[in-house]
Amino acid sequence: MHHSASASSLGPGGLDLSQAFFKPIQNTASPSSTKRHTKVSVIGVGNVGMAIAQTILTQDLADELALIDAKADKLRGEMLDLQHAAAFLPRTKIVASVDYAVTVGSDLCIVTAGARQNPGESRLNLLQRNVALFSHIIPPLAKYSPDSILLIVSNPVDVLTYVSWKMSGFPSNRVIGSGTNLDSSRFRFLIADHLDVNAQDVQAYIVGEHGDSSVALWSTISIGGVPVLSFLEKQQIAYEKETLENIHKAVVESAYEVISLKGYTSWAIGYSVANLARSLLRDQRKIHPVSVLAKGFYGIDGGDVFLSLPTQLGRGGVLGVTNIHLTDEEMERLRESAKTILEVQSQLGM
Ligand SMILES: NC(=O)C1=CN([C@@H]2O[C@H](COP(=O)(O)OP(=O)(O)OC[C@H]3O[C@@H](n4cnc5c(N)ncnc54)[C@H](O)[C@@H]3O)[C@@H](O)[C@H]2O)C=CC1
Ligand SMILES: CC(=O)C(=O)O
Repeated sequence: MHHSASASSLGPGGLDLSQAFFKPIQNTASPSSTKRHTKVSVIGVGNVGMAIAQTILTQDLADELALIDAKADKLRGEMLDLQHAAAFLPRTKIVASVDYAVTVGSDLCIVTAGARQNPGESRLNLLQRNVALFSHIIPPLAKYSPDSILLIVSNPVDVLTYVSWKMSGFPSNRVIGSGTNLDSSRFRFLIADHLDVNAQDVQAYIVGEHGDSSVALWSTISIGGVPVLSFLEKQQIAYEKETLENIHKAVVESAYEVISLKGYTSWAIGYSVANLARSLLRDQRKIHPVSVLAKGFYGIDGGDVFLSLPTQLGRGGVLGVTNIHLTDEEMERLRESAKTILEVQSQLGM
């Protein structure tokens, strides 16, 4: 059963009233020849899926938004609640169904369905539960939208991005995990807060696993174009390595803290994923730390592993991976992070 509301079906006896209100202008070009129709599907309408959906709507990123969940009532409720905001939002057709046919022809499929962490639980612990769900989610998405980009958000996101790549049969440039785009925002927030500057002026990357083994690239931090560590060194301003480690520790602890306080995280991941959706759908060619097939980059060669690297995103998905100069310690930590993910992945036998 598909749910959607259409004004044209509201006339007496199902009469199409649109013709009565508007006299069509003849000989105009068909809409398809003037503007591309952009369709986004969001799988899972829990805290995360809905934060993403509402950010995509407010930022006018899609012409059509399809929602999928296993719980039919919750799904219809969420669809209606969003549709009722139509008078305050850019025009977007919103549809919802438990049947994947509703996602047909999507440009971007965002997967947020699945179990989330209990307070204190690690992301990696969710693996078995969520892999089982993905076998019901990824094949139908690939079937109905064979040319789409898959953007995975459910945890553990790096391993589930690998699983989605395998299950979909898509080329790796069209399978992306939201990865450390969120961790990097938390990192930039903490640095900006520490120095009382705007987080948008802070460039700084967290790479590797979206989780406990993530890696802070201290050498990449710059503020308004000034590379911070080399600036401090040139000015002979002393800084404690421990201060840096504590900021990274705070990034890793961020999700645990929010989950222990409110039960889940939602707003920051909503903005993070909408930010990725914009770069992909609008061909922004922006660089984001996201989870991609990392084999062959930065000396990672132990197997097919997805983890976050600074990646250029555009309409074709992954356009390339930035070649940042890493210190020996950063390289070593990144390879350790890859090893952590591969060890978990090896339990899957796929
Ligand atoms: N990558 C990241 O940075 C982040 C990832 N997450 C992850 O996102 C996921 C979702 O988190 P929440 O939205 O808070 O959880 P939630 O429990 O609020 O929502 C999960 C939704 O998935 C649906 N679902 C379950 N099985 C399904 C299936 N087979 N098909 C379709 N829908 C199904 C449920 O009905 C529910 O509506 C979790 O795995 C969480 O760890 C959360 C925050 C950030
Ligand atoms: C839950 C999660 O992965 C996050 O907020 O980082």
